[in-house]
Amino acid sequence: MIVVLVVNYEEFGRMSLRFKEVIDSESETKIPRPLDLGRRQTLDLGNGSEIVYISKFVSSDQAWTWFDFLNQHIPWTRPTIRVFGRSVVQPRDTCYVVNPGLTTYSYSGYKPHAYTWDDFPPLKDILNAVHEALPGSSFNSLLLNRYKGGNDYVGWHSDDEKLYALNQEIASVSFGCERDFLLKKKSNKTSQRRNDEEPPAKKSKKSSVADTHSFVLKHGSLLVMKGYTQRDWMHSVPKRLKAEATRINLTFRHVSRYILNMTLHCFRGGFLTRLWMLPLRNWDCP
Ligand SMILES: O=C(O)CCC(=O)C(=O)O
Ligand SMILES: [Fe+2]
Repeated sequence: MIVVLVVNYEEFGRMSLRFKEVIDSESETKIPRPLDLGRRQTLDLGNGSEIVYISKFVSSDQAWTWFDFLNQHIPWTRPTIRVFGRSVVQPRDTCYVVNPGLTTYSYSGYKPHAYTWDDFPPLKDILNAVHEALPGSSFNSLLLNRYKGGNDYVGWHSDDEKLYALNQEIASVSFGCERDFLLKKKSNKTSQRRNDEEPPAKKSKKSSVADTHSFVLKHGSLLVMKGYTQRDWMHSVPKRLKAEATRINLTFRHVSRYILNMTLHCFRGGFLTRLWMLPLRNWDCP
């Protein structure tokens, strides 16, 4: 039986948000551990963008087992990146995993080493659990982030690089210390580059309440950015000085087939190219 409730959802926000809470009581009994799809909240951002948040995606014990593995065995690096023409040390550790043969990911002048799923077998278990929780999804790459304390953060950005479809779904799994996850609607003039230079509060103008949302991402939770969230919204995990413990976050993504993306990269900018590529931009590959 599916029950739809509209609740005043204050836990996640500085402002009061209206959420639909969907409780699928059947899934609680039928789906085996580690999945717990009993509590799934959706936030409609409008214009085809949506956030889904599952606070207990995996049990706390399972989440700590994965946290310990990732903390110890991932070859974390803290690269130097280019932001607004300056070299800065990225304010968190990172690692990148992708299916062999797909377009290489790069951002802010940094091209991470591409590890494979076979390098870290427990990542396959997490990927399987995400696929089970999100029927129809087919993620083929993963960006890992480790925040070693409240000084580590990710600035305002959207994950709208050309190697992803415009309406790509991103699944974000969190382990360890709880941190705030903020969403802000893009203005027409908003820069779409990553901004790891400063905490968001210093750079951005005040947004209206309807144009900002905030979640507390719990240990073992899953947050999904759906539809046009990357095109129309930015997100960040700001500094929180009281958050002393380590947090690990995994964002599962879907890279579209490499030939299409290589072509897009080669001809980027040409009006005619954009025109004939238009129907292909949202082409989703298995
Ligand atoms: O740590 C998070 O929750 C978000 C990470 C993120 O947005 C990214 O790596 O693109
Ligand atoms: Fe992101």
